[in-house]
Amino acid sequence: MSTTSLIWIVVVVAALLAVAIVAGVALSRRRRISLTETERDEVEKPAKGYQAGGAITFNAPTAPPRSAAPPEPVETTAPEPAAPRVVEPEAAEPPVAEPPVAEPVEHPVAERTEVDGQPGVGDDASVPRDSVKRGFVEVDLPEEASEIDEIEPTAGRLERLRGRLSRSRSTFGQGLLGLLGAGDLDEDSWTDVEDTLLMADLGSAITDQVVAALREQIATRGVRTPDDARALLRDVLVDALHPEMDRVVHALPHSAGPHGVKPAVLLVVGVNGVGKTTTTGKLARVLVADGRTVLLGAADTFRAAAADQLETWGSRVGASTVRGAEGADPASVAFEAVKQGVNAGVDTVLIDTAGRLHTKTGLMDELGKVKRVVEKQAEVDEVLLVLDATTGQNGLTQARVFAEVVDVTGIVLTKLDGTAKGGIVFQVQRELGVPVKLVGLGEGADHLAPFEPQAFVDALLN
Ligand SMILES: Nc1nc2c(ncn2[C@@H]2O[C@H](COP(=O)(O)OP(=O)(O)OP(=O)(O)O)[C@@H](O)[C@H]2O)c(=O)[nH]1
Repeated sequence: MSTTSLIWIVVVVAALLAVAIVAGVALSRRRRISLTETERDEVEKPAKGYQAGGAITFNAPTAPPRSAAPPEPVETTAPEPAAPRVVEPEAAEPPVAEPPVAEPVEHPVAERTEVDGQPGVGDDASVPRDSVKRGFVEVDLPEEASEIDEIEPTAGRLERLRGRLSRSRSTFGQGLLGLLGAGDLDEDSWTDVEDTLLMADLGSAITDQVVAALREQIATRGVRTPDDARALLRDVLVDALHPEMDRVVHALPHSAGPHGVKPAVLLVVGVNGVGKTTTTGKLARVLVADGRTVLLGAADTFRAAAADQLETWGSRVGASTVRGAEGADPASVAFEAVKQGVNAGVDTVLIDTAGRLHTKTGLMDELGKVKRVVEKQAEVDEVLLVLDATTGQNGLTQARVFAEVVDVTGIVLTKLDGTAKGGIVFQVQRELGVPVKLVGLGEGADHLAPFEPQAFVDALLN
């Protein structure tokens, strides 16, 4: 090749190179023109390091592409421990197109999807960007916030709660049926009948009365079959429970007079722990279930928790509660409750009182005052004495004291589900001459039943 040809080749190659360089520079300039001011700023801004937020997953080295199927549970798809720049606070400014980073949501610790070894910054820091997003976290709401309860119908409750008397049934009813159903009774058998009645807390007077009635009727009616024995025993026991007594709970409002309709007022009395507050709450439920409006008065001011307890019962059935400060005068709380009940036109005001009094004089003073003060505004229609059936003779002693202090109009016998001594029902009526109107058969909200002698005896014998 000649020298001239060589020179031409060099010149052409040099010219081509020059054209290529000029074209490359022009092209790169044109690309930059499409950038916005902000984008430019972004590009030109020096890297500031890691910032918590969506950008972290976007930049994660092992994050699957957006179109990929949702990852398996976090344990298996979590990214490798974060790259060093991830932990630099400002290295990864979120791209302009990304939505603003929301405040991290507070989730219960147990709900966190964190993986060991992952950075604990922000709630989503350890979760791959394409993980299925968590929805609302289910939490248990406090009881107060629950909706108003559905209340079991009151009719036929004693029959439905029959099983709750099972302990009384096995020792009392079944024992007696076994003895009487055996046919002709000798004196030893009659002694066993007596013992069974005494052990069931019928007391000696009622035991004597029942045994005498059984002896007499066996002689006149004759008992040949277990069914005869059952029928006889049923008649005698029902009779001993005085089915003629008035067991209506006087809880309906007084008819309109010159001052309009006045609510019925019920005082619930008894020593502490017998179940006064629980009974007041259960009674409110029964009334509300029967379509009545109820207002509760928390006059047990000795124990703040008692007022809280009553308020909870009230809120569960939609009844308001009037309460005072701890240690406030119970009479003033009772007065206020009745006043508000009258003003609001409710059907019934139920007042839970305190039984925490050491002397009879103190008890007399307090209950007397509560009653007097309430009577300035409305008649007291019922004084329900609550007695704990499991306390046996002790309950009877309490009953006597209360009966001296206030005119008890009805007895509520609680915790009959927890005793084999259902016979206390017989004794307490005899002692006070007032009927058992209601029985408590458990801690459940609907475990309060009207007392019906026939149904009670049937529950004991069947
Ligand atoms: N098994 C059973 N437990 C009951 C019954 N009635 C009430 N109780 C329980 O007896 C305990 C005492 O009940 P409360 O209603 O707090 O008694 P109280 O008389 O108001 O007591 P103080 O407020 O301390 O005066 C609670 O644990 C009740 O759940 C019942 O019929 N059966």
